[in-house]
Amino acid sequence: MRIDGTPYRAIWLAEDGWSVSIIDQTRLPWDWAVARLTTAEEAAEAIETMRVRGAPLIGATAAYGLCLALRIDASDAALEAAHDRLLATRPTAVNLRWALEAMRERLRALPPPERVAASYAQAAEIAEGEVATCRRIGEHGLALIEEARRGKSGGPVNILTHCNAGWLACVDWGTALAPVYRAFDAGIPVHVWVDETRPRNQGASLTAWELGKHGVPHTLVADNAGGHLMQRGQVDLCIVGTDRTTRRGDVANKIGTYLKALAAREAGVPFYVALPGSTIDWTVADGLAEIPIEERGAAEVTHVTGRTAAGEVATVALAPEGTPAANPAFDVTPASLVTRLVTERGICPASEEGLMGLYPERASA
Ligand SMILES: CSC[C@@H](O)[C@@H](O)C(=O)COP(=O)(O)O
Repeated sequence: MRIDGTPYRAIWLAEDGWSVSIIDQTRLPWDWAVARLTTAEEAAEAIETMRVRGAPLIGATAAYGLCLALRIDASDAALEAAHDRLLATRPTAVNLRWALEAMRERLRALPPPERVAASYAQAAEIAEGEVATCRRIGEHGLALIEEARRGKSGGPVNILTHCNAGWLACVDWGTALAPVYRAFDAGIPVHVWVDETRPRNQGASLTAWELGKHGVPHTLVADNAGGHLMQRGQVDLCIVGTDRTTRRGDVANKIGTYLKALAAREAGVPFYVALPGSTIDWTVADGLAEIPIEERGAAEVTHVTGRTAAGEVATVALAPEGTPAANPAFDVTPASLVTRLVTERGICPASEEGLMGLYPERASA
């Protein structure tokens, strides 16, 4: 997508043809910084520290991380070690495993001297594949925004989103935000309610930033405001992303998503979840019982980072020193609360039948 008119992606191969460029998302929205990854360890650290984050983007970053490992040592042992290190970086988003397994399977079958070139080709394929997938999610999701518009007597279509499921999270386009960009670019009046998304504030820092850079009208709200807005008819639809979707249609997404789905059900607001096929974990059925939920550090809850009036980026404490804090980073929204899933292959009910209808090859697998 565009930043002040210039097209960008969230990850790309550097001009040297081998190192990997990322937008350092821990510096946004205060600083614009492109970081260069030169080793698998740097790629792993970038994922762990959330310089890159968002389900499709961490899959693509891990894929390039394997390429960086193989440049140094293309043996079976090095491939396994890099695979395991990258896989251990974040537990919830299944795209990480999906990308790493796809890479490992193809590379293991090749003699070591052929692995480096093949790995770069495959990582590029994964990144390009996610871009094409997200573009198609946008096309399908656009129909839902058009439908919401037809149901209104006037004014913009008001869309509530949680966390950042835009192009920064997905190489390009985004999952939840792809339909929004499509609609905006097609001249449909849209307005996005952006949940701030405590504790790391991906909504305030990243979604507000990327929507602003593209020119999409939006308003930042405290996480607690969503129910109130839905109750008063100020939200026409919710659309969020997911880090892991079970074959029955349960979705794990950023903490707080479940509460929005509950409020949407009570208020009669459609609650859509947008996802690429790479986010479906066909090996799990019950999201609550089977999806591992990442527990992050307490400091993300007890402290907050922002820019001071003097222009410095600073981290300050919110709670009394020593306050114990828990930080589950994701929650599970059961399929029963999801109005529809929006995928690259079309829109379906959040159910096993719905997903099998779009991915019939999984039914026979
Ligand atoms: C980009 S699609 C869905 C998700 O990856 C997104 O909504 C999300 O929860 C990201 O979490 P994050 O912890 O910022 O990686």
